[in-house]
Amino acid sequence: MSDFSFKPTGSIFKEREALLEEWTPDELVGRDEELRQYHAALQPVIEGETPSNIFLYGKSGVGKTAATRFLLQLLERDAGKVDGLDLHTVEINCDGLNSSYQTAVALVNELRDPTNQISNTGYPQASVYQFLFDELDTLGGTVLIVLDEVDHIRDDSLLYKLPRARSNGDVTAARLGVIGISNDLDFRNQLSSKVRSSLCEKEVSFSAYDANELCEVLRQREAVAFENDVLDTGVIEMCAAYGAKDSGDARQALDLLLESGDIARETNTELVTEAHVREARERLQTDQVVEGISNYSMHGQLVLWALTILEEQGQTPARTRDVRDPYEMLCEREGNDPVSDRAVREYLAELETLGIISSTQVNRGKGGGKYKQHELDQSVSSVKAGLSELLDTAA
Ligand SMILES: Nc1ncnc2c1ncn2[C@@H]1O[C@H](COP(=O)(O)OP(=O)(O)OP(=O)(O)O)[C@@H](O)[C@H]1O
Repeated sequence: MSDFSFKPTGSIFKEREALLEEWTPDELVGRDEELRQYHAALQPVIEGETPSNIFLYGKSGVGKTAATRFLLQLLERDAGKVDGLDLHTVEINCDGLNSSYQTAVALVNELRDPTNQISNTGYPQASVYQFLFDELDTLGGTVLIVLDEVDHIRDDSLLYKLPRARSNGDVTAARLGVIGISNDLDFRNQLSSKVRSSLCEKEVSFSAYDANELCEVLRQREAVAFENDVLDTGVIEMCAAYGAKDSGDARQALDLLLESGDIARETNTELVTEAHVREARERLQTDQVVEGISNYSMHGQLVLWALTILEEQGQTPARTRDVRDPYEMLCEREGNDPVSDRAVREYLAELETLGIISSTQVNRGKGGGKYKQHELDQSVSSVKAGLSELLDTAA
C-alpha cells in the first residue's frame, strides 16, 4: 500500500492564504484611474459635507469591493484626524436579500447590538424603515452605507428612500451617503429615473483587467504567497494572459495561480512551471463546466453533447443544422423526442451565455444573409467531464 502519512513540504508556499478570496491586499495595484475617480467622489466626506451617493459598476472580479474596502479604510483613518468629523461605515452584501424589506432588516441588525436584533418577518415595512432611520439618527455624524451586489434587491423602495432620508426629514442627525455596487451592467439602466438620479449621483465604472494589470496583481501576491524563486519564468504572465482572455477577472487569475501552486506541491516539485498552469486551467475549467452543466436541462446537455461529437471529429465550427443529426441520434439513443430547430438554437445561445461554446456569425455572401457557426469554447475533456452523468447513462 502507498505511504499516506503526512509530512509538511513547505517548499512552495510562504503564505498560501494570500491567494484566497478573503485576503485583502494593503495596496491595490492596476486600478489607478478607478481609484482616482472614486477618491474624488468621496472627497465631500472629508470636507465635512453631505456625502455623494456613489454607484460602482463593472464585471465580476474587477476590484469593486477591494477598492471600496481600501478607500474606506483610508477615509476612516484620515477622518479620525479631522476635528468634529465623526464617520461611520456600514457594509452589507445584498446577495440573498431579495427585497427592500429584507435589506432594511439586515441594515438595522448590522447597526444594532447583537442582543437587540429584529426578525425577518412580522413588521410592517414602514416600521422597519423607522427602525433603520432611528438607528442612523442614534449614530449621527456621517454614515456611509455600502450595498454590495445591490442588483439583488428586486424592488427599488429602499433605494428611493435611503438617499432621500435626510432631505425628507426621516433622518435628521446623520449625513447619509449610499454606495451601491453592481456587476449587473443592465441594473443601472433598469432603475427608474428618480432612483437613478439620486443613487447614481457619482458613477465609477471598473473595466475588466488587461494582461498587464493582472500581471501587477499577481506579482503583488507572489511576493507574499510564495517562497522565493518558486515561480518559473513565464508563470505569472501565463496566468495573467489566460485571466485577461477568459474574463479580465482578478479572482479567476488568482485562483489559477493558486491551483498551479497546489499542483506543483501535489507532484512534489519545487518549481511551479507553465505546464502546471496549463493543467490548473484545465482543472478549473472542468470545475466550471461541471457546475454550469450539472443543472442544465436534458435537451441542453444533448445539444452540447452533439456539438462535442462534431468537435471530436474535427467538424467544428458547425452550423446549427449540422448539430441536428448527432442531436437526433442521441435523442433516439436516450429515448427522448427531439425538440424543434428553434429550441436547439435557443439551447446553443444559452450555452454561449454560459461560456461553454462560442458562436460566430458568417456572411453567406452577396445578399445571402447570415448564418451562425458554433464550436466548443472549453476543452473536449472538460465538457465531457461536465456531461459525465449523461455519458455514464449512455455507456
Ligand atoms: N487591483 C487589485 N489588486 C489586488 N487584488 C485585487 C485587485 N483587484 C481585485 N483583487 C482581488 O481579486 C478578488 C476579486 O476582487 P473584488 O471582490 O474586489 O471584485 P469585485 O469587482 O467586487 O467582484 P464581484 O462583482 O464578483 O463581487 C479579491 O480577492 C481581490 O482582493
